[in-house]
This record gives sequence, structure tokens and C-alpha cells, in this order.
Amino acid sequence: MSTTTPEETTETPEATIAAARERIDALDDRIIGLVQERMAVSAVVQQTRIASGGRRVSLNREMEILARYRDALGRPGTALAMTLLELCRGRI
Ligand SMILES: O=C(O)C(=O)C[C@]1(C(=O)O)C=C[C@@H](O)C=C1
Repeated sequence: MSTTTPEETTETPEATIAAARERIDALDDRIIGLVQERMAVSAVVQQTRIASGGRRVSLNREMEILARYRDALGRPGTALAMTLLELCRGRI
């Protein structure tokens, strides 16, 4: 990651924005890949629990996950965790 600021370079604002957007796009690609990986791992947990007589959903575990995201990211973190959980186990 570059640590130079626009003031330290002769880059135009347009070039700085374009370069930063490329990094954002690359980060978003990685985030989407991680979400898809999370969905696959979550499916293994859910299928294993169902196959052994349990329920698809574990509310205690979801409370832990919500708290973790809230502690790290504040209130929007809770919303993000809820969206991730919906992607991973569907709507409840
Ligand atoms: O950890 C589990 O027990 C899971 O089933 C995974 C997971 C998740 O995606 O994080 C999905 C559904 C459950 O309600 C809780 C958590």
C-alpha cells in the first residue's frame, strides 16, 4: 500500500481518485470472495447440525456474531452481520 498523500505527488485529483477506486474494486472483489467462502463454510455447519437432528439456526451463535461485528464496527456492524447471516442461512 502506498503511503504518499496527494500533496506529496504531482498526481492530478482525477488520477488519485482513479487509482484509489481501482484499489476499492480489488478490495470489493476480495470481500465478495470471502463472503462466498463464508457462505460455503456456514452451509457445512448447518447441514451437519441438521443431519444430526439439530436446527438450521443457532440463535446463541448468531448473538455472538452480532456482538463481534458491533464491537468492531458499531451499529452499522450489526446491520452488516445481519446481512451476512441472511446470506449464509436465508431469512428467518
Ligand atoms: O455457527 C453456526 O452454528 C452456523 O450454523 C453458522 C451460522 C453463520 O453463518 O455464522 C449460520 C446459521 C446459524 O444460525 C448461526 C451461524
